[in-house]
Amino acid sequence: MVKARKYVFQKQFEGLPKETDLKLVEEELPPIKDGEFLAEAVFLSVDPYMRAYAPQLPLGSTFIGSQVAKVIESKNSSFPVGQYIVGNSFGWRTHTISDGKPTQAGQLTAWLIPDPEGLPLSYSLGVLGMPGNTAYFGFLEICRPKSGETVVVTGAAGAVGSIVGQIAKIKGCTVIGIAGSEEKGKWLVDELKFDRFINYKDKDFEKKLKAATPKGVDCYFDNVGGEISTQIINRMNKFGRISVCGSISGYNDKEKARGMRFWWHPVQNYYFFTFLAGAVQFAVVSQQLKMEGFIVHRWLDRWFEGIKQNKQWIKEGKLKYRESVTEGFDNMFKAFVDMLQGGNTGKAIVKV
Ligand SMILES: NC(=O)C1=CN([C@@H]2O[C@H](COP(=O)(O)OP(=O)(O)OC[C@H]3O[C@@H](n4cnc5c(N)ncnc54)[C@H](OP(=O)(O)O)[C@@H]3O)[C@@H](O)[C@H]2O)C=CC1
Ligand SMILES: C/C=C/C(C)=O
Repeated sequence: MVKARKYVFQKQFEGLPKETDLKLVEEELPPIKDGEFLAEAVFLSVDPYMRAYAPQLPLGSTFIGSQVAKVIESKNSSFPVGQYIVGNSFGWRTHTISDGKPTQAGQLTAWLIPDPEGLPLSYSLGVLGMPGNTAYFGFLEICRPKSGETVVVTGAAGAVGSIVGQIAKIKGCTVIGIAGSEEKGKWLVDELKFDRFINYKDKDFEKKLKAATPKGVDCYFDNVGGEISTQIINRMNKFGRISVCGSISGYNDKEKARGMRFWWHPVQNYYFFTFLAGAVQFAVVSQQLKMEGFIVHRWLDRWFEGIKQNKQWIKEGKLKYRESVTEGFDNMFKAFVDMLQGGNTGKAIVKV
């Protein structure tokens, strides 16, 4: 008998998640049946979507998440013993029995990790997995960047943002990264070769944004939403494109923001006070912007194209990648909350 440990969702989050909202429990797993396999977690991912989607998660269920796992027993020839897999919907648990079939909604539950070619297996939860594909498809397909354009990315030192900025550099753009500490900014500029960095916590953010974008902004990859995004969208050039990826600045809010704020909008050296049009809408209309939200699974049919290209760029030295690794399954919650508060640079990972 194998004993699995798992985190059960006990109490709906209010504001920043509390440790008592989840409960770490042990369960005995039954023997596997024909068509099934048993996998043991090696690396687990902590991601912002876990906070964003928690309100839709039934209490009593295993907390959501992906992992890299090793197949340790198998009665399914597609998942042989010894293979490493991505357990896409396994959740926060040490051992999982699966049949590997897609969910009713068509989502893949598990897949074999393509040859990592010497790269760490944990990359399958980051640059060679969901966040890497979020950057690859969400930026290229929605922003459609052109060489010479100015790109702004928020959440720039995180799993998705750090890749978006580097892809924008590969495409010949000028890149301004926005993140929450000077140390992160140094990494973005010195190592990832972003052109400029602005700390969104800086009281002079608006002034610095203006100085950093003398030609305006053509593409904005939005990971954070809120006031910072409003300011960036109001710097955009005619026919600019906004890829709305996430809005982490609001995920822990107890009350969701509603309504519009007033904003001064610069148009050809004039300022209009946008009493009626609202903060973002006026910029979208007057600059004829395209703003599109997406969920990365839209590109499930091209999933391995993104992984292959990102791997290629890493091998060519064009894409640098970093992880913030927390040791121990017992520290899952700590790693999760730490990531929500900006403790990670690059991808936040837990090593069992
Ligand atoms: N649409 C889709 O399919 C997908 C969307 N996403 C979204 O992409 C975004 C980035 O995800 P991911 O790269 O995995 O996470 P990150 O690795 O970027 O980690 C989260 C980061 O968010 C930043 N942050 C926290 N609070 C705030 C705040 N109030 N304002 C601005 N930044 C904040 C922190 O960095 P800092 O120190 O800079 O504050 C923290 O490190 C999220 O919004 C996520 O929901 C992710 C995957 C798929
Ligand atoms: C698939 C991930 C979605 C968000 C909002 O993070």
